[in-house]
Amino acid sequence: MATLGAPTKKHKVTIIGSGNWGSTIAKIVAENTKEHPELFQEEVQMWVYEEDVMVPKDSKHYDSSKGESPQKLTSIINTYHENVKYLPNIALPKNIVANPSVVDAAKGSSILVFNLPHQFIGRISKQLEGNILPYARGISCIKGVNVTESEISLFSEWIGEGLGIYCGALSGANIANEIAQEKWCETTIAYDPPPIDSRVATPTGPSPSASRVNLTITPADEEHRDVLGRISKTKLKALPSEYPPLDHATFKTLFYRPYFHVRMVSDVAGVSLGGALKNIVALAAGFVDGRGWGDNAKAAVMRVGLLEMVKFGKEFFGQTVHTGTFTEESCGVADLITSCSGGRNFRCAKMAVERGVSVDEVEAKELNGQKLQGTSTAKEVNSFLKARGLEAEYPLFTAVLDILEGRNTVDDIPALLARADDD
Ligand SMILES: NC(=O)c1ccc[n+]([C@@H]2O[C@H](COP(=O)([O-])OP(=O)(O)OC[C@H]3O[C@@H](n4cnc5c(N)ncnc54)[C@H](O)[C@@H]3O)[C@@H](O)[C@H]2O)c1
Ligand SMILES: O=P(O)(O)OC[C@H](O)CO
Repeated sequence: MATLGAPTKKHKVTIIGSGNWGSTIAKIVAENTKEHPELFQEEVQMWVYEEDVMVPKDSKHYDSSKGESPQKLTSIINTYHENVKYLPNIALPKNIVANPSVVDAAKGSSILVFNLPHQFIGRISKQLEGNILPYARGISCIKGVNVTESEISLFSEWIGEGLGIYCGALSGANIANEIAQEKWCETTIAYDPPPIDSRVATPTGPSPSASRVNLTITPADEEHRDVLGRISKTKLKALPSEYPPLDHATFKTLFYRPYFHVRMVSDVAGVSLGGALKNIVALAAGFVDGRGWGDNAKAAVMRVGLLEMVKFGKEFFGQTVHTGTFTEESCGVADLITSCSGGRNFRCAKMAVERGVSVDEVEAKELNGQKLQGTSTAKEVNSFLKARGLEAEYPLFTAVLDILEGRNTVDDIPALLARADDD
C-alpha cells in the first residue's frame, strides 16, 4: 500500500525521433524504464517518421517470400524489434513501441526526449503544441542551434518556449553506433529548471504557441532579459505531487547505463552549443585529413575550433555559459575529439575532398538517409555572424562555409587562420 505523500504515478517517456541516435537513446531509456518501475512506465513510445523501407537482403529479418516489397518502418520495428534502416543489427528492447503519430506517441507523457535532425524539429514541435501535458519536461538530444539573422537560440530553449515546458539538453562524445553496441562512453546532461511560477529559461525566436501567456512587460520582467534582450513569456507549470520528482537524480536514472555514464550539470547553453558547433569543426577536420595533411593539421583546426566555440558561447550567451563546459565535459572537448575522429561530418568531408565532390553528394550517397548537421549549422551560424559583421572574428567557422560553397579551397585554410592570428 502506498504511504501518504508517496508518488502514485509513474512517468511515461516518449522519444521523439528514431534515427541513428534516436533509436540508440530509445534503447538506453527502455532498458532503464524496465529496470526502474518505481519511477517509470515500462513502455516507451518512439515517434517514427513513417516511411516505406525494404528489409536489406543481408538482414536476418529478410524474408525472401516477401521479395522486394517495402514495409512500413513502424511495422518493421514493432515486429522485429530492430530499426533496420537507421540502426541495423542492433536488438531493441521489446518495450519500445514505434508510433507514426507524434501526437499519439506524446499523449500523457511527462518526459519528452527530442532526438531528430535539427532541420525537422520545427514541424514536429508545431504538431505537439497544445497536445502535451502542460507540466511535462523535455530533454533535447539535438545537436544544432536555431538561427535566424536576427536571433539565435538553443533547441532546448526553442522547444521549451514553443511548448510551454522546460527542456534540458543531453550531449556528449557519443557516436551512436558504438553506444548501441554497448561500448562504454560518457555523456553530459544539463537540467536547470527555473523555480515554479517563474519564466522558462530564456525565450527564443518566432515560435508562436497556444500555451504562451500574454504578459505585459513590467520592471520586474527586466530581470528575465537575456543577453540578446529577449524576455520569456512562458510560465513553468508545477509537476503534480503524485509523480516522482523530475530532478537530476531521476534524469540520471533514466539515461545512465553501465556503458553510458552520465554527468549532470546546469549549463544548458554550454552543453547545447558544444554539440552544435563541433559539427562545423568536424567538417574542417575532414577537409584537412582528406587533403592528406595528417594529424598535426587536424589538431590545429581542432584548437582553433575549440576557441571559436567558447568565444561564440561567451559572445552570444554571456554569463550563462561556463568555459569549463567546453574544456572539461564530455559535451565539449571530448565530443570535439570523437567527432573529428570518426563522426559522420568528419567522414563525409574527408570523402568529399578525396573524391573531389561536394559534401552534400557524399551525404546523399553514403548515409542511407542519415543527416549531417554540420553543413546546415555552418550556414546558419554564418548568416547570424554575417548579419553582425563578425565573420572575420570566426575565421574557421567562416572558412568551412566558404569551402562548402566553393569560395575557398582546403588549401586556403592555413592562410585564413594565419590572418586571424595576426589581428
Ligand atoms: N548519430 C549519432 O551518432 C549522433 C550522436 C549524438 C547526437 N546526434 C544528434 O542527434 C540528432 C538526431 O540524429 P540521428 O542520428 O538520430 O538522425 P539521423 O541522422 O539518423 O537522421 C535520420 C532521421 O531523420 C528522420 N527524417 C527524415 N526525413 C524526415 C522528415 N522530413 N521529417 C522528420 N524526420 C525525418 C528519419 O526518419 C530518421 O529518423 C542530431 O541532432 C544529431 O546531431 C547524433
Ligand atoms: O556523426 P556526427 O558527425 O553527426 O557526430 C555524431 C556525434 O555527435 C558524436 O558525438
